[in-house]
Amino acid sequence: MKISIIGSGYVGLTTGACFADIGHEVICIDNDSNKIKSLLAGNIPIYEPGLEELVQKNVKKGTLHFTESIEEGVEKSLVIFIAVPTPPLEDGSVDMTYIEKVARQIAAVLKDYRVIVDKSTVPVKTGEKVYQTIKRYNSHNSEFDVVSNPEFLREGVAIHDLLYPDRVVIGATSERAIKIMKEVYAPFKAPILITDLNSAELIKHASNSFLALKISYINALSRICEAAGANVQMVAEGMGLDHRIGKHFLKAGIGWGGSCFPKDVAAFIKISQELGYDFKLLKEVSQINNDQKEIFLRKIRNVLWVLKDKRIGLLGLAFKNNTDDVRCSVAMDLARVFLKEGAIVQAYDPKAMRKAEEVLPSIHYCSSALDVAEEADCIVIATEWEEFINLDWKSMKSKMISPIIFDGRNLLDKKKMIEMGYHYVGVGN
Ligand SMILES: NC(=O)c1ccc[n+]([C@@H]2O[C@H](COP(=O)([O-])OP(=O)(O)OC[C@H]3O[C@@H](n4cnc5c(N)ncnc54)[C@H](O)[C@@H]3O)[C@@H](O)[C@H]2O)c1
Ligand SMILES: O=c1ccn([C@@H]2O[C@H](COP(=O)(O)OP(=O)(O)O[C@H]3O[C@H](CO)[C@@H](O)[C@H](O)[C@H]3O)[C@@H](O)[C@H]2O)c(=O)[nH]1
Repeated sequence: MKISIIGSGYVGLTTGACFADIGHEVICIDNDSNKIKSLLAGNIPIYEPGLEELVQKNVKKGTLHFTESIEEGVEKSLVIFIAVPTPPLEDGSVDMTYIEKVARQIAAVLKDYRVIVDKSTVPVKTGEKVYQTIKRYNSHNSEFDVVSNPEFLREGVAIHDLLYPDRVVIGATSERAIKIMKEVYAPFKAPILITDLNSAELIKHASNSFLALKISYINALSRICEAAGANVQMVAEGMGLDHRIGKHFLKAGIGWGGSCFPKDVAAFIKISQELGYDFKLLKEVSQINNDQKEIFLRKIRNVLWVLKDKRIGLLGLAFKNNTDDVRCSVAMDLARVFLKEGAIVQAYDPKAMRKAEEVLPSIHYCSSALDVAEEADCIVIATEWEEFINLDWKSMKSKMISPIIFDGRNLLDKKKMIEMGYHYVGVGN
């Protein structure tokens, strides 16, 4: 199948590489000429495990192409995916200007039947608006269908999630478009759920909000565990063994961040409000998340007292492990607070330092995790990188002024750290 993807960011590029790998002919399009130049030169602008190899392999095979031209993409492919940003506006609602612009751009060059597939995360009823927009600006009066096909990949494990999805959701009413979409996804052998457009769009916001809710639930429980002298990790394990609950997304910590949950939960609250429902439950989910970070900061201030002139060793900057993405990273938020209060922040992240430096140049970026401990008044673990577990914590301790650890991800074994002589503060344990 010939497929074009408009937007070659996280979703567009990873999806394009996977589609190409399973045998489709793919054109990835972006209006950022530097991004396209860099991709054409073989440089991948994001860190995602396995992506570089997959892109190189399929470019070499001749099934993955890059261009700036939407016209070329629309002309050459039957299926046109939209994977452009849907960032939040100040009031939490979604900035739809990227999607609307792409709809007009497609309309302007549409000459033959095409399936236009929205993969970006969008408010319910967007597909209807995309359809109306393309119809209005399509001077050739060509036939087309609009489909919603939300994406559920997680950064850090995107290739796996794309190649082995739990489900593929296709929101469409046209039999012609459904048949084509089934062909696109046939090689994946994943369960395909066909719905109407609106339901497919809702599935995405409902899923992300539910996952965020699950994390906020365990984070709220972490506070009860602390008050009761219980251990949230054990409580989560005990809950997760029940298949109806499941063990995933029950890791207590400093709260959820990233380019999706914060904006999607805020958007879903707004979308519900516009549809006449006050989604108080989700407002609380969001509030718990904000509080979680504040409570963690309070623990740090309780021990260190004044942060001014303290040297804080920060382990992790990415919003989660196995990515270089720092968008809405709680780790970055913590760094901002430390800097604002006059602390010296010396940080290390295995992959995210280049991107972090673009936004927070006043951090001292260390070349190794060990360097973070140098003369430090404390260490803060803010991202769940596995390599932090196996650091030489004895050597780390010998470099620190005072051996205090604030483990915002419950990565380390509290008992072992205390035995080693650390003052250990985790979350809910
Ligand atoms: N990042 C994720 O993990 C993830 C997962 C599932 C869904 N989503 C959703 O997918 C969408 C894209 O997210 P992302 O993280 O890939 O964003 P991104 O910012 O990484 O990539 C978007 C790309 O679109 C390009 N673009 C913008 N306007 C364009 C235009 N008119 N023509 C061509 N290219 C254009 C940008 O230059 C950018 O490269 C969002 O709606 C997001 O919510 C993201
Ligand atoms: O038990 C957990 C699991 C995650 N997190 C945090 O939650 C955030 C999001 O993590 P994750 O969901 O793994 O990463 P994303 O790449 O943001 O993926 C989410 O957002 C994507 C964009 O919409 C969706 O496609 C995915 O299905 C959805 O999981 C991160 O800050 C994690 O540290 C926790 O605190 N505890």
